[in-house]
Amino acid sequence: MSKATQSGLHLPPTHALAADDALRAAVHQAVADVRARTPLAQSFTNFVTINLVANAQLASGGTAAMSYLPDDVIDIAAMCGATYINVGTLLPFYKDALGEITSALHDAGHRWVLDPVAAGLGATRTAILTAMRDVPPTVVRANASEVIALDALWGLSDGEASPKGPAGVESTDDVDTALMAAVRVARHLRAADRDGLGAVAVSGETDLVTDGERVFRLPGGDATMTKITGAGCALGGVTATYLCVAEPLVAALAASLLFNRAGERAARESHGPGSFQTEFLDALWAIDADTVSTSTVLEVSR
Ligand SMILES: Nc1ncnc2c1ncn2[C@@H]1O[C@H](COP(=O)(O)OP(=O)(O)OP(=O)(O)O)[C@@H](O)[C@H]1O
Ligand SMILES: Cc1ncsc1CCO
Ligand SMILES: [Mg+2]
Repeated sequence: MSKATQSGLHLPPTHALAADDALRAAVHQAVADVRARTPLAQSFTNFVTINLVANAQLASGGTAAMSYLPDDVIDIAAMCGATYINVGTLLPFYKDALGEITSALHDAGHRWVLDPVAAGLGATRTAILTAMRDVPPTVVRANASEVIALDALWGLSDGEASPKGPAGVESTDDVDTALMAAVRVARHLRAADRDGLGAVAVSGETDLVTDGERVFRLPGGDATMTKITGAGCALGGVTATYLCVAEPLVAALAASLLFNRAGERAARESHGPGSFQTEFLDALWAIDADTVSTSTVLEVSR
């Protein structure tokens, strides 16, 4: 991948993922396994979208448990398949709580998804996210600006940050400009993982998912997903749900593909953001494993 890709000058050449690629079968299996096994993925997440995260996990076939207490989160981690951590609404005591939780999850080899909401904004969030460099998650799920900021915070990028900087919780960058940052972050996650596994999912108009070696572009979804709060947070929560039953790359692909197909269906059925959110939950419930696993997936050619 050329340096030019990082600055967004060229879109990388891609080819369609083959119908018989083993990843498609693994995505199908993950969607089916979640529906068959109803896995619990717990969350430490922001209090704007906490309800949508739990409902999206339930509609996708999993179950939810939310907590802000380190003791709780560490105890529940021992009895659930994966944890979702989202730094959207930080309170001062979260700095200690999140340090305690992420160290314990790392020591236990517990799989977790980080949503680094508004990465790059404020000293407390910067301190919290910087400290996660040495006890990193299994999957990072974020928008493009957040991935670019995390790459810089973790010192993986020669210090380049988003040219536009963070704009609260919204992205100011195109997904493709985060390609090299996503690859570097994924490699960092894998280097720290006891099984050598990890993945990064960058959301936007066309999502990007990578394990640091293979890079996939996932077109689709609907722009109305940006007109409800928490589509990205819910995507992170559902990624944790899939992480209970599947490898990180498969979990990230399955969740992002399910969300794209559900967003399209909800857009057809709804009349604005209010009904879109309702239809979106119904669509997460209705979309089947065949529809998810046969989705268009474009692999960046090496
Ligand atoms: N312009 C778009 N067209 C189609 N789908 C989109 C578009 N923008 C975002 N999405 C989809 O919406 C979902 C959320 O992605 P987004 O990038 O908005 O997350 P986010 O910024 O973290 O959101 P939030 O912080 O509000 O939860 C993803 O499934 C993504 O594919
Ligand atoms: C709006 C908002 N503010 C903090 S977290 C959040 C939800 C979207 O990330
Ligand atoms: Mg977000």
